[in-house]
Amino acid sequence: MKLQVAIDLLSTADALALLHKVADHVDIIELGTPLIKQQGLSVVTNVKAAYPDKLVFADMKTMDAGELEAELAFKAGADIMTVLASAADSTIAGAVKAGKAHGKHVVADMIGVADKTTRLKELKALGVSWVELHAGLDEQAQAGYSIESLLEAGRNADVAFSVAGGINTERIGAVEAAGATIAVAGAAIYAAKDPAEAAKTLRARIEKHG
Ligand SMILES: O=C(CO)[C@H](O)[C@H](O)COP(=O)(O)O
Repeated sequence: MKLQVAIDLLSTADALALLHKVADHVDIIELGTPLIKQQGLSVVTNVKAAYPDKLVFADMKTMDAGELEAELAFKAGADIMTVLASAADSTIAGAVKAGKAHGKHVVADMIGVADKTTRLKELKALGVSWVELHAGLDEQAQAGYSIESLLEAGRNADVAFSVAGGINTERIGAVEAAGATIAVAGAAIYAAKDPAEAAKTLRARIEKHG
């Protein structure tokens, strides 16, 4: 299983400072939606220039104009961009079309999708590279939040999937056991006292499980 760091900071300088500490321990660098909204797509270009050998993931959360927004992300240097799974099929198909044209990946973010089983089948047919089973920051803040419903959807999925939603050292083993190909960790790394140590520990948990 690969490790993806989600950077939900608000400046390119802070993102680069974090990456200086953690990049060696992660496979995929995600530039979060608030970061892209604050800095524009230049943050994608700057991070890709600094880390050309890493996969750079632009969390666009595109809801409309799929082909156009995917084009913008890929032209800025992204290797992977996200479209919302709840968008119209034509939006997702447009993003996938741009992904194919650029030889890059489009990921469908399942945030807020109630009927996960049905949508996962449809997304597979639409040709996304993988789906992200995701509980967003607001959902995580609700009392009684559990990652279990994401893992359950993953166990029953017939499509490659990543998981995002408060992954930390306690939860990452269960994410891997559910069959995820990528674990996405945001706050567990960027908000840690020692982000390098946090990323290293998450990586070690993955390697321990094989
Ligand atoms: O996309 C996001 C929020 O919409 C986050 O980047 C994602 O949830 C991962 O961060 P965390 O591990 O803190 O949940």
